[in-house]
Amino acid sequence: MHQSPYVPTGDWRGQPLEATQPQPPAPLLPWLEYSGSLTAALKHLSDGDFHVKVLNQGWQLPRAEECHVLKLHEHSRALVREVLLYGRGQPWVYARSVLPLRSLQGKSRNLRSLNDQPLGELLFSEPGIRRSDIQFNRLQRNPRLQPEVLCGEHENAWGRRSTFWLRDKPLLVAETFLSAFQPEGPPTATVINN
Ligand SMILES: C=C(O[C@@H]1C=C(C(=O)O)C=C[C@H]1O)C(=O)O
Repeated sequence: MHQSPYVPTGDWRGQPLEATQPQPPAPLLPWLEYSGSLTAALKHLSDGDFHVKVLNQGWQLPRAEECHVLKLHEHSRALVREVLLYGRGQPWVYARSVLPLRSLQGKSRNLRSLNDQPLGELLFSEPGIRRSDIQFNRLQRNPRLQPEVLCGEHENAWGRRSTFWLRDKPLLVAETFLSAFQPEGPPTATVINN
């Protein structure tokens, strides 16, 4: 059974992030609050040396809290996608996306077979895409994981999540910034080439 590398430590909280204690590292603040495509920003930061590693993708029961946010019945199945986003050969972001079956119909069926194409490339190419306010959390390394997995990673990491609305259907996307991600400046987007 796949084990998520990071799990939330508390409730997801909205802005202002500046009001939370403890504060995230200052360089991470603009990245946590960034409303554009993280894929585009990471591609820019890495000068294109960017790739997605799919850790796990399959139909499963989301966590109860995820069902609540997505307004899913507790026994609803969704396509759960967990990836690492690599920049310059380093794991910069762990992302967990929960894609309800009802959100993957019709023109959105292509989201079922993303493989190593970044989810953001599809979402941000959709003219009608909408994004909810961003929420924040501290995530901890999954205590059930073997120590050698994600070795060298901090015990705790900062994450964000939001709901994307594609054709009026919800997709929940959470991103956790890993210890190898040490940005020197704020996110700057690159136009995504499809
Ligand atoms: C939503 C985006 O897509 C990114 C790519 C993901 C994937 O390929 O699974 C997941 C989360 C994001 O970091 C984005 O680029 O902002």
